[in-house]
Amino acid sequence: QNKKPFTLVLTLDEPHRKILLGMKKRGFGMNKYNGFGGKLEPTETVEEAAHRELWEESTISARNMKKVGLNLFSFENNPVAMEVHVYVVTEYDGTPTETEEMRPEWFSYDDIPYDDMWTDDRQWIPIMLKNKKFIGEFYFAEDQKRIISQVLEEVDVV
Ligand SMILES: CN1CCN(c2cc(NC3CC3)nc(N)n2)CC1
Repeated sequence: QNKKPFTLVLTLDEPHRKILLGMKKRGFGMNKYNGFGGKLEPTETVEEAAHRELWEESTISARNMKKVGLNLFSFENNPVAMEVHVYVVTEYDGTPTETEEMRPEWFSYDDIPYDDMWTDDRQWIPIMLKNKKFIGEFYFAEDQKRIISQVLEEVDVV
């Protein structure tokens, strides 16, 4: 119950089967590829925060935003869990551009760089790419690499 909400946006080019990831240049998750996202401002809905973070980190403006999953991350020896709300975008304005935070790069669905991403991603991204919704709980070791235990289920409603 001691949870902090975050957003995570994956942008898909479905006709070409490509996913837009960003190389994180600083802060939490630095030197990993990930979707775009961040914390919520007090006045924002989760979806508004997701839209803003995508724009701030990649300079693209989402025209659609579909809620596809929820991941709850907890860590050994850390009382605060992360509640990450996952969205998919398929329509947007602008061009993905490098920012101080992120270097955007398109990857084929078949060449996702999981070894340079958070360990959980290889579990739930394939579910997302099957156009299914999911709820995941991942209990990480202190090294933030090893997953001690997890529950991951496909759901009809997130
Ligand atoms: C603002 N960010 C958005 C992304 N996020 C995470 C976390 C994560 N695993 C958790 C062990 C850290 N895995 C992905 N793919 N994203 C953390 C908070």
